[in-house]
Formats: sequence, C-alpha cells, structure tokens
Amino acid sequence: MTSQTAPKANTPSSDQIRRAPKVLLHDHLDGGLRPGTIVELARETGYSRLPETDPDKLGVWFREAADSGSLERYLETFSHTVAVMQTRDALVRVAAECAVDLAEDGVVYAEVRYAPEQHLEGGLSLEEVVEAVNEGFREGERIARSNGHRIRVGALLTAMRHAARALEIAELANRYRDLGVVGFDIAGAEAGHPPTRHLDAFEYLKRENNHFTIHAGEAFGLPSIWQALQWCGADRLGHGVRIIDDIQVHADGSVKLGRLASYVRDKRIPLELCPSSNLQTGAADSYAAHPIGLLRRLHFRATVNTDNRLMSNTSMSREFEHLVEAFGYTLDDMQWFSVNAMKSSFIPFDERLAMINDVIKPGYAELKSEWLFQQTASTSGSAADAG
Ligand SMILES: O=c1[nH]cnc2c1ncn2[C@@H]1O[C@H](CO)[C@@H](O)[C@H]1O
Ligand SMILES: [Zn+2]
Repeated sequence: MTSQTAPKANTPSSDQIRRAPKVLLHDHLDGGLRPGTIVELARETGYSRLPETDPDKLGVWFREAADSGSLERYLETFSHTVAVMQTRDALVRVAAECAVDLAEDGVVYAEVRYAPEQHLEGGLSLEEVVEAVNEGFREGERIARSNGHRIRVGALLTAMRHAARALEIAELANRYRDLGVVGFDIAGAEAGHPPTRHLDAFEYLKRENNHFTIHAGEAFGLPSIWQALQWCGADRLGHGVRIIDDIQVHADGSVKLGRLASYVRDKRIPLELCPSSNLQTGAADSYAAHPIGLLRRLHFRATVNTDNRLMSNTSMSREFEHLVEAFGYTLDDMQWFSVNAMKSSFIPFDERLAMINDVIKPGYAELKSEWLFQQTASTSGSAADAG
C-alpha cells in the first residue's frame, strides 16, 4: 500500500479568503466609513470642508492623502471622518454599517475602537457616544444575521495620547464593560507621546482586572514597546511591528532574539499587525518585506488586522490576499492567524474557546474539504486504484 500524506491545502482563492472565518482585533471605527456615507452625513450635518463630494473621488482622496509615509500626516485625514460623527444618528449609522461590512467580508468576531472624546462637538456626553455606537453595532449584527452572516462586535474605547483624558476614558470603559465595551486603548501620534504619560489610566484598569492594548512600535521603536509592556502592562500591542528591531537575522538564516523580542514571544504577547497601514506610514516597504512573514515563522502571537479600511482601501480579505501573494500562505496559515486573534481577544476565555471550536475550526475544515474534493474530482480514477 502506498503511504499517502494528506495533501497540503493549496493557495486559497479570493472567494475562499472572503468566506473564511476571520477575526479582527484592530480596526478604527472612524477609519472605516463608507465614502458614500461620509458624503451623506456631511450634507445632513452641514459639514462643508470635505475635499471631494463624489464618493469615488473621496475614497481615492483618503487613500492618497494617507499614503504619506508619515503617521502624523496619515492621522490628519481623520479630521473629516470625525467631523461627520458628532450626532447620535451618525454614530449609530456608522457603527451599524461597520458591523455589516465586516460581516459581509467574512469577519466573525471584531473588536472595533474609537475615541469617545472626539465625538462631543455636537453636544453628546461620553456616555451617549458609547451608547450610540453600541446600539449601532447591535443593529449591524442583526442586519448581518438577516443577510445570512454572523458576527459579534465588541468596542474598545481609545484615549488620544496627546490629550489628558485617559483616566476618564478608562473609567468609562470600565463602566460599560459587559455592556458592549471589551477594553481600552491609546492612539494618536506616537513620537513624543510615550504611553507612560497615561500610567494612571493603565494602573486603574489593572486594579479593575480590565483589559487594554496600546498602540506601540508603529512610528516609534523598541522604547515604546518596552514602556507599553513593562511600565504600563499592556495585554496586547497595537502594531508592535518594530519588535523586528530586536531580532537579528544572520546570513546563514539563523535568528537571534534580543531580550524584549524574547519576552514578547515567550509571554505570547499578541501583535496586532496591520500590513497595509504600515506600508502607508512607512513602517514597511512592501508586503513581501513586511515583518509579519518572519514573525509568523518564528511563532510570535501574530494577528492580521485592517487598522483603517477607508484610509488603506482595505478589508480583512484584502489583507489576507496580499499576504497569500507575498508569502504563499494557505488556509492553514489563515486559520493559524484567526485562532491566534481569537485567543487574544478580550472576551471571556470560554467564549473565545467556543468561537474557536464552534465557528473558526469548522469554517476552515469546510473550506479545506472543498479543496480536497476538488482534488479528488480532478484525479479520480488513479486515486481509486491506489489502495
Ligand atoms: O495607526 C494608527 N496609529 C495611531 N493612531 C491611529 C491609527 N489609526 C487611527 N488612529 C487614531 O485613532 C483615533 C481613534 O480611532 C483616530 O481618530 C486616529 O486619530
Ligand atoms: Zn490603529
């Protein structure tokens, strides 16, 4: 009898990538609006400073303006999305559309972040902002379900690192935990705004046994990652891509990890990697050169994320398409990233496990079986005689 090992699942098609159950941990609500929605909300709310009023042109404008090589300039584009997200109705709509769009892209679990302090200009309170966004997510989940897609969305509340409201936002996140908010984050320009400035917020959340991630190691390197982990106690790293600066790859292919990189890998610290966003802000030169290839090979707890779907003209499926093309990833790799992300989410352990065992693994098994049956169909005859 010939010994046959199971064939390795081949390169997934675009359709399989889209249908594969995906988990998203790093996506900004104000970085994912549909261009058409921005145009309509601007008209409704009297915002007249949009650079384009044709949705297609506006979409291109965001991508090109964000394509600057600098995080600071990239962040300037958010003034337009934040400007149209100042009313309850606008927040409900944007959050609902976010959940629907992610679900249609095959995302089964997402943690979506935004900074409540940036949505107060129309007179809403912080609580009203959180409640509007939560309502939108629930509505989006319902619409998705009626369209045959299942998604669960949790909110992360972000504090802006240049401002001084982190403790207040951390308290808000704590008040709304179990009510749709699953954790906390800080974002904004990284250089010159070290996470230790917000130590009071992180210490508070630790005392409350709550969860947080910190944007670190995106525009600034190892000191930022080190502070986020060893001073602030972050559960995850937003980006964290510069951990690569602490990894030496020698000419013979051997690899040496510095103390910080070892710590990140040993402790299974999740890296919320966002390839397209990193290309735009200058943290990597191409998909093929993106550190995610090496980090995955070295078994860091790497995850794949969109960051800002509007500014990067991307989706979870597109991020995976780029990675499949650059690194030859298979459905097994996609499953590995998705399980990693689910394990790293901020919902309770038993719920994470249920998502992995009841949704993610069966979803990939189904896709892999499609591939297997296609193989059998195309080689039928010879296979039947093999035993
Ligand atoms: O990649 C990023 N790095 C740092 N900050 C970011 C990034 N993307 C978005 N924001 C910032 O987070 C705020 C809340 O969602 C956005 O308004 C933007 O200023
Ligand atoms: Zn981000």
